[in-house]
Amino acid sequence: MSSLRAFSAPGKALLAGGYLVLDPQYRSYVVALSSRMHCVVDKQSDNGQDWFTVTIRSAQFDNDEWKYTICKHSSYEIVEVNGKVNPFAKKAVEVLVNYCQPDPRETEELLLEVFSDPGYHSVGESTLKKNGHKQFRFHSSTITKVPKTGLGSSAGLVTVLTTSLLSVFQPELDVTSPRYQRIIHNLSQIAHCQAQGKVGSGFDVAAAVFGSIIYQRFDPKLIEDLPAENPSLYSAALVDLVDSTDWNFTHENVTLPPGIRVIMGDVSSGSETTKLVAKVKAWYQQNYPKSLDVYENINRGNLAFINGIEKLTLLSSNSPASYQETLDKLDVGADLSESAEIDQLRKAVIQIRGNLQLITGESGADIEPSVQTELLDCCVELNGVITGVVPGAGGYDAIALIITEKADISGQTSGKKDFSAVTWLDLHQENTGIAEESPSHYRNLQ
Ligand SMILES: Nc1ncnc2c1ncn2[C@@H]1O[C@H](COP(=O)(O)OP(=O)(O)O)[C@@H](O)[C@H]1O
Ligand SMILES: C[C@@](O)(CCOP(=O)(O)OP(=O)(O)O)CC(=O)O
Repeated sequence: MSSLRAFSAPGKALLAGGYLVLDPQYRSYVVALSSRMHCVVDKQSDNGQDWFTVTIRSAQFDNDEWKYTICKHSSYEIVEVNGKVNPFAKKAVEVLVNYCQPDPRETEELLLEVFSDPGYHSVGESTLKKNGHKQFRFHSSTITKVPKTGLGSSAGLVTVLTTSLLSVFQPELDVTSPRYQRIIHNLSQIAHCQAQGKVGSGFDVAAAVFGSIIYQRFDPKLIEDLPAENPSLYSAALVDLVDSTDWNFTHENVTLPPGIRVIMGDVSSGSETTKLVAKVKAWYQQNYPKSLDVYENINRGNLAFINGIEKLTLLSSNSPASYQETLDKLDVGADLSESAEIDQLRKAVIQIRGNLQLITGESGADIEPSVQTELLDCCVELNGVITGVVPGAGGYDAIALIITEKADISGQTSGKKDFSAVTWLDLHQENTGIAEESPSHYRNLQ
C-alpha cells in the first residue's frame, strides 16, 4: 500500500544581522525566498523484520541516495547501508525517530524523494526537467560537488525531511497549525544544529518553517545540554525540549513593502560560513572591547534598516500617492535624498557595510571582499535599486539587492563588463514557510 504526502520549505536571505544574530541579544531580518526544497514521502509495506529502512533519494544530484536501517535495542541505531554520508539527512532521521519512538517491527519502509528548486545551485551544465507544475535542474555530480548559491539548502532539507517523517508518525500533522510549526521548528533546529556542528544561529531553519521573519535566536545551551552521549536519557530529554520547553526566541512575520522585491545575483563561488564565523569570533575576542563598539554600530544600522522597511510599509498605506512617487523616482534613478525612508535605508546599509568592511580588513574573514564591494557599488547605481548587501555571512555567496517591482536589472546589466561575473537568480521574496504540496506535482518530470 502506498500513501503519499509532500511538503516544501523556502530558502532564505539574511538581509540584516549577519554574525550578530549568533548572539541572542541581536535582532535580524530574514526574507524567505521562492526557491524551495521539496520532499515527497511514500510509505511502502512493512518488511516484517525488527528494523525498518528510510531511503532518502535526491535524483537531481547524480541519483544520490542514502538508505538508513533503523533498529532499536536499548536505543535507536541508524546505519547507512552503503556507508554514504549526508550528516543533515542522517540527523533529521535520528532526531525524528528519537522523538516519535516508533516500534521498528510495526513501521513500514519509507521512501523520501527530495527535490530542490533551481536557485539553490549554480546552473553549470545541468539539465532542466519539468512537468506542468514544477521544474528542477538535474546535475551530473553528487550533491557535495555542485556549487551552492547560499540559500540554505541544508536547513530546507532538514525541515522538509523532518516534516515528511513526522507526517508518517503523526498523520494528523497540519503545517498551518502553530503547534505543529513549533514542533517542526524545534526538531529541525536540533537536527540541523547537531549536523552542522553547532555553529549556526538557526535563522535559516526558522525561515524555512515560519517564512520571512524578524529573528532573534534561542539560547544555544538548549541544544548543547541534550544528553547526546547518554542514549537512555536522550529520547526523553528530546521530547521535553521539543514539547515542553520555552525556547524564548523571536520569529515575527514580516513582509517587504508593496512594489518592492529582492533579487539575488550568483557569483558562482560560494563561501564556507563556518570558517568565516570562526575568524570573526577570533577577531571579536582579540579586539574586545573595540569589537563590541563595531558590533553596536552594526546593530544600530540593522535596527535602522528594519525600521526603514517598516516606515516604507507605513508610507505605502498612509500616503499611497507619495509612496508611488518614491517608487517612480527610484525607477528612473532620480535623486531621493528628500525621501526620509529611502535615505534611512541607504544610510543604514552604508553603516552596516562600512563596519563589515572594517571587520573584513582586520579579521581576514572575507565578509565583503573588494570584488563584492565593487559589484555592490555598481549595482546601487542602477535604476530601481534601493540598496544592496552581501547577505548572511557574506563572502562570495550570492549578493542581494532590494529593488522596485519594475526594475529591469537583467536588461541594465547584460553585456556590461562590471556585471560579467553575476548571474541573476530566477527567484523572489515570498513569505510562506513550510507548506504542504500535492505529491502528483512531482511526477513525470521531463
Ligand atoms: N537537494 C539535496 N539533497 C540532499 N542533500 C542535500 C540537498 N541540498 C543540501 N543537502 C545537504 O546539505 C549540505 C549542504 O549544506 P551547507 O553546506 O550547510 O549549505 P547551505 O548553506 O546551502 O545550507 C549538502 O552537502 C547535503 O548534505
Ligand atoms: C554568519 C551568520 O550569522 C549568518 C550566515 O548566513 P548565510 O546566509 O551565509 O548562511 P549559510 O547558508 O549557513 O552559509 C551565521 C548564522 O547566523 O548562522
